[in-house]
Amino acid sequence: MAPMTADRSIPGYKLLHLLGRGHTSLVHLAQDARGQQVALKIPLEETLRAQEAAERFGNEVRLTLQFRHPHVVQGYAGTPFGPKAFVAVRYYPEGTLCDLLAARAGERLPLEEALRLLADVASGLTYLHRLGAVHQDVKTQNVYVDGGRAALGDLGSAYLTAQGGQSSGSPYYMAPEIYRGESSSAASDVYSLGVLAYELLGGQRPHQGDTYEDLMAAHLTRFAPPLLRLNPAVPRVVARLVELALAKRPQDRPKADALRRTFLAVLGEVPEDEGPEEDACPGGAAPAPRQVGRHGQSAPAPCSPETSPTGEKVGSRWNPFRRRKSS
Ligand SMILES: Nc1ncnc2c1ncn2[C@@H]1O[C@H](COP(=O)(O)OP(=O)(O)OP(=O)(O)O)[C@@H](O)[C@H]1O
Repeated sequence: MAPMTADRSIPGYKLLHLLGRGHTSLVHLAQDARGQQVALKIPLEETLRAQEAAERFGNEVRLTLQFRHPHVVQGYAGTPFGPKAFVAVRYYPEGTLCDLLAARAGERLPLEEALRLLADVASGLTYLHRLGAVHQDVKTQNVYVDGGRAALGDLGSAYLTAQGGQSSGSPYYMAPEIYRGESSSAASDVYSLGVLAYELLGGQRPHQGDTYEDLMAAHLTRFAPPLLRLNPAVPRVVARLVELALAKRPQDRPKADALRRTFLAVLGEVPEDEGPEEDACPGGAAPAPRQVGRHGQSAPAPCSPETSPTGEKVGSRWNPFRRRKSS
């Protein structure tokens, strides 16, 4: 007799093979009705059963379909809630920036390649901030790469500031104010971008630690070694801005757009204006959501192995409020 498990197929999609498994979902390479390959993210059954996790998935689907930018992973179609919940997004055969770094086995990326990837991530983040969104989980595992270009993905923790959201982050990348249990903001995303930039340019993260507590102490009280000491080839203006992005106080950090402009300038490009908020958001309203519902028109990386004494993976997402409640 067939086992009594729910049918998790998604009408209109042919599942090809498993790309990856996150904490909350399975990601398959799939073919849509037009024969296009997509990454199809399907929540785990336990995700659908837990209200908070199901809401988080629904939030990810809605925001993924709402945003459209060359450096934010594009959503094609999705269903936010229910047994057939899914989101279909652009498939990245090269995987994540975390995979790319792992494949280079500890070698730093060539400077120009690193700056290009960083300019792309900063550009995607600038777009989100202009729309009033906070990403909350900028890290190598959530940046997808393709031919030397990058796009920011995984909007599971993202929220629109006008609607409010719960602060969270990943311990290696999390801003001091999040560790203190304060609200996240565009400035806390900039801090995470600063960690990512430091990691790519310097070859190591600004703060090390095997436990959540070690990392918290480091992010709250210590200053990273000067980036130029790790890599003297980094242009001074970049090193200075990345260090400013790691400022302990949110108000001392530059905007994501300042980082974008600086990365592009040192690549020898005249940075185009990404435009004021109204341009990013035609008519002053949020961009029209793409089809939510049945299929529309048209896969934990190995970089975070450490575990805290509580058994929590320090590389995984962290919600300081939930932690305080349970401890
Ligand atoms: N667009 C994509 N293209 C290629 N591979 C992908 C894509 N999206 C996800 N994957 C693969 O699937 C894995 C799991 O995806 P993801 O991290 O988004 O799942 P998740 O359930 O949201 O994880 P978590 O809840 O831990 O953030 C990724 O690490 C990656 O290997």
